[in-house]
Amino acid sequence: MAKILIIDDDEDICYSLSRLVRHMNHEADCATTLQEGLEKVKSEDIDVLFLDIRMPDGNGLDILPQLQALPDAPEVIISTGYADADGAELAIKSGAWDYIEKTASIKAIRLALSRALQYRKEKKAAPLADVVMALQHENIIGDSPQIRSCLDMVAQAALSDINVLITGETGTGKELFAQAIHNNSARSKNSLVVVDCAALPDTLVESLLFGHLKGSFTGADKDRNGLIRQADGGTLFLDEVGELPLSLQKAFLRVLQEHRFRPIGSKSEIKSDFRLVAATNRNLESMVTEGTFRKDLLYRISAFTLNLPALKERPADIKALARFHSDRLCERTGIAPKGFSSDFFDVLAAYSWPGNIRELINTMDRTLTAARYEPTLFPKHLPPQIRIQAVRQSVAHPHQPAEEKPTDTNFKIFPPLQDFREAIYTQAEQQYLADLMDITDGNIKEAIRISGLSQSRLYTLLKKHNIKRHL
Ligand SMILES: Nc1ncnc2c1ncn2[C@@H]1O[C@H](COP(=O)(O)OP(=O)(O)OP(=O)(O)O)[C@@H](O)[C@H]1O
Repeated sequence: MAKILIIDDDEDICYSLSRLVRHMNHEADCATTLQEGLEKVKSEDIDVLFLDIRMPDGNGLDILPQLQALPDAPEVIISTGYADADGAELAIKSGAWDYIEKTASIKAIRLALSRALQYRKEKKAAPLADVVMALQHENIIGDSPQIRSCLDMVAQAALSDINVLITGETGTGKELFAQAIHNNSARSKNSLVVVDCAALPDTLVESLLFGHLKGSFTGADKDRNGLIRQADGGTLFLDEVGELPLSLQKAFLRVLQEHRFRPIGSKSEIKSDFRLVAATNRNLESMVTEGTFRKDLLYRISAFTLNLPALKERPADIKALARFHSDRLCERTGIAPKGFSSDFFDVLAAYSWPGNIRELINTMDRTLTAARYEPTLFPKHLPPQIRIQAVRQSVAHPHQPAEEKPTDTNFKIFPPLQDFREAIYTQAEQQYLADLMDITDGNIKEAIRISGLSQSRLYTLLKKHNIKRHL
């Protein structure tokens, strides 16, 4: 018998889901706030959680990282009355098992629950936890729930021979994770062949991938094995797979299906037993819609997809990453490891890191150059644009134009009190009006009654803040 917790502020929903759960011979419990639900998950052995999104004390999706961080995290089924595609995507990316609407049929809810329970049972029986423990990932730094769940997936991928697609913004570690999948797989004794599809010269791309025989074209002065052949017995890593020329995608799809291909100039086919890992920072589905990436190839390469989070989505890892790369850079340049002032990490955490970990490494490099002879790193050693973003956040000055040129000294951008007060006031007013329209569902009469504003004043303010009546 499994234990199911329903976190929902609607008592009717709690009642009917509990009935359904008991009908399936499982134990059901309910919590009507996120806080109460979290306490129950921490103190009881919950197998599956039905989690509502709009709760009186917050958004259900926001507690997913906390749930994921628990030692024996339950499987989470998001149940919502306000389904939307972006919310569903976010829920799945944050580790939820499934996403269903409250209006779903009983059959659909039963099915989602049965599947989640079956998965949990198999997960407990499988040695995945041991594999994760034994995983060689000494270069992958981070202990956030997001990275732990990515390492779980690396372990799953390493145990099988399935094609893997790694997605994520630039600099999030796609190549590093591809390497980890290879190193932990049964193919680790053979090569990991890296192909940067963005750097393949148009004229040589086929020859580089498939190889050629001597004399098959001008300049082919000897037989040459292509990269696909070199990956025989190992892993072929296609980086930036979205850049693979459309003209070549069909031929590559065939190679993926058959694991056989014909080098240029050859009459016969040769075999290559490789495992494919591909990576991209582009949206391949949109490319399929635009006609620049083949749908059948996307299906083939994305049998198992690993989404790497952007660094700003896992701020808990910034400190460890900065320390790790700082120590590494110091070792490389032969200087003693640096200490850190406590506010150094606060400034790093306030920055948005559009270039992700690669940008963090470059930043540490620049910082170490600035502090070469000093034993401790302080925020003043950081590049100006990073300190400036932190200062902007701390003064909560939302109307400063984003593209304003960074200056070198923090006090230059510290606003006068009058400006600061006005900015906070405007922000509060805007938030109030947006919430007012939200709770009254755009009903002006009701909004006037609650706010105490006159009709014309309310309209003026809505216009000023560009708030629509129906949100
Ligand atoms: N979790 C991590 N721990 C430590 N270092 C990391 C981590 N993730 C990435 N890095 C480092 O960040 C740098 C960029 O990583 P990588 O090249 O794997 O990113 P990428 O996603 O493949 O980038 P791109 O899309 O631009 O090719 C590398 O030096 C890598 O070692």
